[in-house]
Amino acid sequence: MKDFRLYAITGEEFHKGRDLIQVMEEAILGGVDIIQLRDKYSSKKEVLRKAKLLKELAKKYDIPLIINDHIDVALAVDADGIHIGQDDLPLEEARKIIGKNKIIGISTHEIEEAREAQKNGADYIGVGPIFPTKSKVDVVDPVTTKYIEEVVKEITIPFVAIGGIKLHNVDQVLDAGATRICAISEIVGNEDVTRVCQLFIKKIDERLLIK
Ligand SMILES: Cc1ncc(COP(=O)(O)OP(=O)(O)O)c(N)n1
Ligand SMILES: Cc1nc(C(=O)O)sc1CCOP(=O)(O)O
Ligand SMILES: [Mg+2]
Repeated sequence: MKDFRLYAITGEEFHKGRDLIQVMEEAILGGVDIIQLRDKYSSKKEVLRKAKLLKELAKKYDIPLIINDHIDVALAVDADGIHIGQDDLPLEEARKIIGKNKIIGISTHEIEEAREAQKNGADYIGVGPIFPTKSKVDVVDPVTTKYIEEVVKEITIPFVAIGGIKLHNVDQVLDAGATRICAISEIVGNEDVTRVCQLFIKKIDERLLIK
């Protein structure tokens, strides 16, 4: 998969009264280079409707659209990939359904899960939650930046840090070795979505230059 720096996940509960597509477009204009549709509340029909609109948006800017959880929706809209969790469809089964040319990302919360994901052919892993987050119910305890350090040492596929990442704490995440950042609330819940993304990108790029 093409590399990325800033991954934005939808979270409509954080921008009530603002249009989903407009908010995500503002994020892309700020430098987001991969987007995910994550909707834990809507009907499948509604998720499909949003996925179609986001697919158009992603195509306009030539960036990948990932669908969280719903592999059927991903196939229906020809999304670029899916994101699955430890309790979702196993990676090997998901791969059989979605095919080898699509992206599969998988959440990991400990190094054994990261090893397993790499062995089973994940295209990227989510590494988190780094900090406490209110954006996910039944979330595991924060894994802290220690887990990033472990992943950096051992895992060779791309990883993205997620969970409670804000402008004020992203330096700790980058210091630990992350080069890709994922956020929901700090991006889509911001008054100036484009600006917060620009500031994230600036911080990521400063670190990449030093490396
Ligand atoms: C990039 C990224 N990382 C982690 C997750 C979380 O996925 P999952 O554990 O399946 O939890 P839900 O998002 O389904 O609540 C993600 N979506 N994206
Ligand atoms: C969806 C999700 N997955 C996580 C994981 O660790 O797997 S943390 C998380 C929520 C991220 O939202 P925010 O940026 O608002 O904290
Ligand atoms: Mg899931």
